[in-house]
Parts: sequence; C-alpha cells; structure tokens
Amino acid sequence: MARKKLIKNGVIVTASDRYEADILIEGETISAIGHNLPDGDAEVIDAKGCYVFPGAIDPHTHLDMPFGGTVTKDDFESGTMAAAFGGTTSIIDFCLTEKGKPLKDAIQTWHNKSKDKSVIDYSFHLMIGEINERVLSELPAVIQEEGISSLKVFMAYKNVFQADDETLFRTLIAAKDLGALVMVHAENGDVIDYLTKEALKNGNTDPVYHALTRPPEVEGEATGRAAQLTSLAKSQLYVVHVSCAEAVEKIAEARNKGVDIWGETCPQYLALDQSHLELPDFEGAKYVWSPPLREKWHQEVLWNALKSGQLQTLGSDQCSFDFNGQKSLGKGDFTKIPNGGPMIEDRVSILFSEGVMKGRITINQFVDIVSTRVAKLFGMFPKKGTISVGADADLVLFDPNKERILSAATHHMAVDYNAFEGMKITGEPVSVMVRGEFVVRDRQFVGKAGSGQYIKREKYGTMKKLKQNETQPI
Ligand SMILES: NC(=O)NCCC(=O)O
Ligand SMILES: [Zn+2]
Ligand SMILES: [Zn+2]
Repeated sequence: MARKKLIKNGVIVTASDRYEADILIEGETISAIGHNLPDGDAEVIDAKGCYVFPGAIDPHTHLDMPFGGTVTKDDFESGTMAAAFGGTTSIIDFCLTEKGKPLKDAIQTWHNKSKDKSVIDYSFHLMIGEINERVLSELPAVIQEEGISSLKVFMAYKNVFQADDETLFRTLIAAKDLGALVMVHAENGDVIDYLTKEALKNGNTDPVYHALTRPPEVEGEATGRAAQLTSLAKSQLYVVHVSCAEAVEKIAEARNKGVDIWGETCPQYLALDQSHLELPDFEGAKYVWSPPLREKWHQEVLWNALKSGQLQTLGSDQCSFDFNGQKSLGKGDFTKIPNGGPMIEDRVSILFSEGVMKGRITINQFVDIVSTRVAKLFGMFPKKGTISVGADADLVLFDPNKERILSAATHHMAVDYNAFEGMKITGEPVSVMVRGEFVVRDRQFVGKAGSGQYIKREKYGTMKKLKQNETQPI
C-alpha cells in the first residue's frame, strides 16, 4: 500500500465550509481531517498559502471524438493530462452511438479509447439517437451494469446527431423509470438548417455566420420545448452548454414551476463573446462551436444565474481541433468548420479568477459549481466531489495569488491554439491528486497513462437530499 500522506497548513474549502485543518490520506481515501494530526510515518505535504479543494469534475468532454469530418485533437491521454493541470480529477465524456447498432458496442468503443490512456478518473454519458424496442431493452443494463446514469439527446446537428421530439420525449419517460438524467443539446436544428442554407445561398461564408445562423432564439426555443416535454413526462433534464439569456429564462421559468431541470454553462460563454468570430484572416474559426458565442451582455446574465442557482454547473465542452489543418477545413464555407474548442484545462481557473476573485460568486459556490454539484447530479457523491472522511483523496492544492497568462505556449492540450490566449488570470492549481496519488506535483506531471479508473455511477436521484429548490450556502 502507498505510504500515508498528511497535508498540512492548507485551507480546506468545500461547497459549504472553509477552514484550516490537516488531511490524512491512507491508500486512496481520506482517513482523517483535524487539527494537528500526528505525522506518524506519513509523508508530510506542506500546503501553506494554498486552498485545498475537492478535485474538480468536468461533466462535459469530447475526447477522441469523430466530428465534422475529422477527429478531436485531444484524446484521453493528452486531454486528461491537461485536465489534471487545470485541477480536474474526473471527467464524464460523451459516448456516441450509431443508429441501428447495439449500445453496448458504442460503450465498448469508448472503453477502448480511454483504457490505458486516462490519467484521471472518468465516466461516460450515452447518446440516444433513436428509441425503439432494442434500445429500450438495452437501457437497464447500460444504467445498472455500466453505471451510465445520464443519457444525451441532441436537438441540433440535423442529419448528423439530431433526434426528433418523439425520441426526446420517449427518452425522458424511459429515464424517469430507470433513474437516469436526460441531457440535451438545446438548439432548434431544423431552423438552423434553414438559416444556414439561406446564408450560403447569399454568399455569406465567413465564420461569423456560424453565430448569425444560430441566434439566441433557437436556443431559447429548444430549451423551452425540452423543459415542457420534461414537465409532461414528469422526468428530469440537464441542459448542457447554456450560452444565452433566452435559455436561462426558460430554465428559470421551469424551475420556478417545480420542473426537475438543471443548467450548465461553460467558461467560453462567461469570458468570450461574438466579436471573436469576426477576427480577420479566418481566425474567427478558432471560436466556432455550438451554441455560438453571444453578444457580450449575455455574460452577466450567465454569471447572475450561477450566483442565484438558476444554473448550477460548469462544463468545459472540450472538443478541440487544430486551427491549422482542422478548423481550416471550413475556409470559404463556415458550415465545414469543425465545431468545438479547447477548454478542459482552463475551465476551473477561469471560474476562480473571473468569478471568485471578481466577487461574482463565493468560493463555496465555486467548489459547488466545478465539483460538488456535478458529483451529486451524476451519481458520484460523496465518494467524489467533497473533502470528507471516506471520500476519494481527489484533491487540488490551489494557489489563489498566482498571476499568470493563459497561452498555447504553456498549456498542456495537444491543440495548436488557446481560445483564451493572452488572458490574465489569478490562481493556479499547483498540485493535483487522484485517489491519493499525485498526477501533478508542483506544476510537474507525475502521473501515468492508464492510472485513471472508470467510474460506475449511481442512478439519478440516489442523493435524496437533492431538492429542486435547495439553495446553496453563500
Ligand atoms: N459544442 C461543440 O461545438 N462541439 C461539441 C459537440 C457539442 O457539444 O455540441
Ligand atoms: Zn452540444
Ligand atoms: Zn459538447
């Protein structure tokens, strides 16, 4: 068994508390938390000047994913290594399925992509593109045996991933009975398809037309529709990558009526805006993802929604493509630019710097948004998502005073640009531990490909104390 570790002199921060105490780690888990714990034969780790956070959990990644005529640049090795440098100790990646093919084959493909590669712990959501007797008969095993308690339905990407309303509705009904959380990419794919064809017909081919053909109304409409269907099915819904006021409004409205609905935003929507798509020399292509970046005023709406609890989580939507060679597939036709951006590494630091340091959210809300709430919603709490005796020792030693500049020159993702290039931020994950073993120590990678473990998750709703109107400690 690994030598015991004792973290001393740090300030522990959870979703509810902030206090000075030592943490004793034995094997993979936390065995004691207290003042002046005896060293014994433990290795002592000095966390002076650092916060000790529970490892962050990224609920939304696409690693090694075929999309837009190419494959994402970051795979489970480079992507999880970059995640670890950013303070993330677990991810949930989207497993794509193909119509007419067994769900278990898709899951096996995702196990093959991640096993022997991931340096942090990982789990999968499962895409549902069709509902029929075969799919329905496979779902109980997906949830119970594979521990995949979240199902993803795309309302956009016509003729690629898009599912119709019947599929969404039947998925919601099945999920209610089986104990799964339904996730939606909420944009009206049919309207986008029409607007896109019109744009091309009129010779509008630049990257900015990606945003102009996917206006906020198409996101608001789809979010509202998904919320209504959830209400009708008496089921549960998680809306991924919320980017605009129109969608926040629909989520808040449904929550106020008691619908079991949750919303995730992403760092790109909090820190970047539509003007990035207008950059010259095709550079706007770096910022093409869906939903698109919005006018700047939407950012404050998203921050307020995180603060008030109308949005609850932050996903990276990591889906990286090189600018050279991959994004360039769309030169002269914005519809051929692979959709997605590199976000896995900077997600946590951006929320800390732009959120906590600028007084938009509290430090406890920060922990809740990047870790605890995700663990609760996706069936991993209290093993993951908090610092408590018996929990996995997934820990981040975070220096809140370190000032730095985000850049492709220093990031660890495999992709050739950083979407936040030149952005000054405050705060840095110094050392990161997964189940008691360092993956990053003093900003050096000390982990191993394949050391990450697959997480079988509990059914949705296992955490009985998760109440619709639960307010967060401020
Ligand atoms: N977001 C994006 O543009 N790419 C990844 C796939 C998705 O989440 O829609
Ligand atoms: Zn999406
Ligand atoms: Zn995504």
